[in-house]
Amino acid sequence: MKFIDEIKARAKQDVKTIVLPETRDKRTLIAAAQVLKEGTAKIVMVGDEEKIKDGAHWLDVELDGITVVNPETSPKLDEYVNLLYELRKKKGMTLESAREQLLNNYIMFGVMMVKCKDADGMVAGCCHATADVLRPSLQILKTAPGTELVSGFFILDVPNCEYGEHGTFLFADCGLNQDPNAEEMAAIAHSSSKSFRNLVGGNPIIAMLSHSTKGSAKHPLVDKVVEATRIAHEKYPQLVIDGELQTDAAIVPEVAKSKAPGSEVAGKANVLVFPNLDCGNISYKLVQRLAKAEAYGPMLQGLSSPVNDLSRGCSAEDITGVIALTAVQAQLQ
Ligand SMILES: CC(C)(COP(=O)(O)OP(=O)(O)OC[C@H]1O[C@@H](n2cnc3c(N)ncnc32)[C@H](O)[C@@H]1OP(=O)(O)O)[C@@H](O)C(=O)NCCC(=O)NCCS
Ligand SMILES: CC(=O)OP(=O)(O)O
Repeated sequence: MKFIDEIKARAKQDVKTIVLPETRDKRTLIAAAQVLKEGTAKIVMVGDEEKIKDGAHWLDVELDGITVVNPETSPKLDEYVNLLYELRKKKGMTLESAREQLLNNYIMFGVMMVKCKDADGMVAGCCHATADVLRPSLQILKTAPGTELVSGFFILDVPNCEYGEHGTFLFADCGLNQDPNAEEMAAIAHSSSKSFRNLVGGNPIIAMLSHSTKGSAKHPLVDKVVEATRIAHEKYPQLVIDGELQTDAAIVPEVAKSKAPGSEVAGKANVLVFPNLDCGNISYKLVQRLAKAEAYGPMLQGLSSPVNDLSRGCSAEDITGVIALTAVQAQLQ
């Protein structure tokens, strides 16, 4: 079975409620209708019911069974305003600015729904930049206990690919931490191993990627990856992890034999940890577009409740997949 079909089957076993705040985007409406048909989640949409109905009519999609919450008429508005104010008053939030944000920023409203357990998770980002989705999520939901930092990953399902977990890979960080230090890179590897086990299901085999394999190049950029690998071994001895490795040494067995003989990771990696966000974001888009891989994310790991972002270049089908993945993350909470 395809990776995403397995996730959808899991999502159906214990149906969770996912809030979608970007109801002015037609891909959100199409994805919501598809989720209703597939039964992978209950959907709450933030917005104006009449406009959503008009959109559904115009797109010829069926949205019966969806709950619509309009911040202007929501009986929960005052509760959310007070809680948002309490959570952020030390950062300068006033009651007036909390109300103004909750009425005008549907992403913030969706995050507060998750915070108050009126939804199990949120998916947004098809028409907002990542920073606009992540900032309220990080500010309100915060890092989960026992996790060092929140990071962003993609699951890539590459067709006709013998590498990774039958062509499925986890790439991190592709969405959040722009220039992680060695300690942060090690923490990203740790979170990625948990996400891989939880969502893909096989044993995570983690490569810490670089432009160098085992000392083939010398540079402070390489030193960071070597140090991150050392920290990961020390702090998380249970991980199957190695670095620094180039991508070919990490995933191609024949190349691994010559570049990194004796490595338990080289040639077998299914989790790829990138040295910075340029590498992670550029790489996932290349694999998605050139290898025609299915790309789900950027999903968040290490956040206290499931919120996941999307690329503005996503399709309705991608949103449907991320909703199912979010529902499975919610089951695991
Ligand atoms: C996410 C992002 C917006 C946060 O940066 P920022 O706006 O400068 O915000 P700050 O550093 O002030 O952080 C905001 C809050 O998030 C928290 N935070 C930031 N990064 C975090 C992380 N990795 N893990 C946990 N919390 C984090 C901060 O502690 C802060 O909390 P506080 O306000 O309660 O003190 C920024 O890292 C970013 O733009 N990342 C890249 C996003 C992107 O464009 N990706 C490419 C496309 S996918
Ligand atoms: C993940 C990502 O790159 O998001 P966007 O394409 O919206 O910038």
